[in-house]
Amino acid sequence: MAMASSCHQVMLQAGVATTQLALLSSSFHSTSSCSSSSSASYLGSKLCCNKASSSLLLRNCIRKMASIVERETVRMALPSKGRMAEDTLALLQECELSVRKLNPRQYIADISELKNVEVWFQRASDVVRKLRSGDVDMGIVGYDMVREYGEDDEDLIIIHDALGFGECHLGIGIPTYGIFENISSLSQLAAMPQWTEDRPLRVVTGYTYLGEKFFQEKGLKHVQLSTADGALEAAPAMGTADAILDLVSSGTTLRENNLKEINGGAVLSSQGVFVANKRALLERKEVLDVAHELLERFEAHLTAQGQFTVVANMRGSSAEEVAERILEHTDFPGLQGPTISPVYTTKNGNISVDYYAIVICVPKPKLYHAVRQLRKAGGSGVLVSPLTYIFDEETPRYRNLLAALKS
Ligand SMILES: Nc1ncnc2c1ncn2[C@@H]1O[C@H](COP(=O)(O)OP(=O)(O)OP(=O)(O)O)[C@@H](O)[C@H]1O
Ligand SMILES: O=P(O)(O)OC[C@H]1O[C@H](OP(=O)(O)OP(=O)(O)O)[C@H](O)[C@@H]1O
Ligand SMILES: [Mg+2]
Repeated sequence: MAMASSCHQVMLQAGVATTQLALLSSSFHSTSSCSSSSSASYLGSKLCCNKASSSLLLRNCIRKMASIVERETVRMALPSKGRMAEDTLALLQECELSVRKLNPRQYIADISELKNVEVWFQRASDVVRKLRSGDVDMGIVGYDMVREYGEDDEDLIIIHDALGFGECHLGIGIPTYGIFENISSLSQLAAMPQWTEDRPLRVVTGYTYLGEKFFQEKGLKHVQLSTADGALEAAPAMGTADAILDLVSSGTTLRENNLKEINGGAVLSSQGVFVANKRALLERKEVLDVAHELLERFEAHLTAQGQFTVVANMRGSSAEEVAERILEHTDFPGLQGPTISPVYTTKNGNISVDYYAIVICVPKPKLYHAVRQLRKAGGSGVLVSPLTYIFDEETPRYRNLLAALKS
């Protein structure tokens, strides 16, 4: 604590900017000249430290200080490449937020609808690292990345956990042939006599943090993890690993490389999530305000995406009588209840009301079922159109966020 507050003071006095902090952090590793002062201090452009203070403590200190550096803009990090990049931009676009990048090689952009927001494009792993350090306030990234590079950091807070793209899971894959031919579960894999201290089960993965935790929790003793950046599915056939721990979506890559999943071998389900730095949300109102607006836009779009607006004319004697039929004989009452309005027709020069138009929302997979129920309940002429947004009074996710910030 003492370390953190003295760091804080020194950093503020020196007016160190976030990027400088990052430089400081790296220069700390290379500097050999250390003073005997009792706390880390910033003198001129040199970082000096007590020999006793561990580099880890100082790095943590610098990391935590980053968010305290005054910054007027709200920073959002988005994946710069890979399959998440396009989907993330598409989601923002669908929420009427277009990210303006002057050219494809630029890593900063803006969103004209959100004046105080800076968008920074980063590799997925760096999105998480920079969220942890406080260099960015919020971001969109796969949940797998949050868990792997977030290392259970309490400063990371997930605001929306299901953005509806990048759906996959992290799971173990083993060969379909040889000694694994009859192995179909994690317990069978663990019980194989082949794995010893001298000859452990060799698993190649890009997820060493999650992998280690998983095998430890499952009580597998003789496991050795190694890493590679991609095309992990080749490793068992090459003989460089016995198994892999990687993302699976359609299962095609596993299949095409003669690998299979096993029962109990799924480590984590993942999809795109909206995540933020908890301290930034707590300490800077503008960060919470932007997070709230983005959450509302995401929720409104994602909720609406799964639904159709259905308008139907119903024969009836009064709005109440039509309402009763809808509520009793269909499974689709609308958001709070059906919206019902009279349809005015002219008969022999007189205006009369024999029909009522109802408006309801129907989940997409249930559309035909709804049409049949409406017809049965006296509906004629059913119009179906896509729903663009559903803005609820207050999203439960925002209530959850506020509760999490208090805890
Ligand atoms: N097969 C997949 N199906 C669906 N989502 C996936 C799949 N593979 C990865 N993802 C998601 O997309 C994210 C980015 O993966 P991708 O392979 O595109 O980039 P990356 O591997 O992080 O980047 P790089 O190739 O630079 O290392 C992953 O963290 C995961 O959330
Ligand atoms: O189950 P599937 O639908 O086949 O998807 C799974 C594959 O997708 C990812 O690789 P990616 O395409 O990102 O290539 P990479 O190895 O270069 O990361 C992942 O690492 C798997 O290899
Ligand atoms: Mg990849």
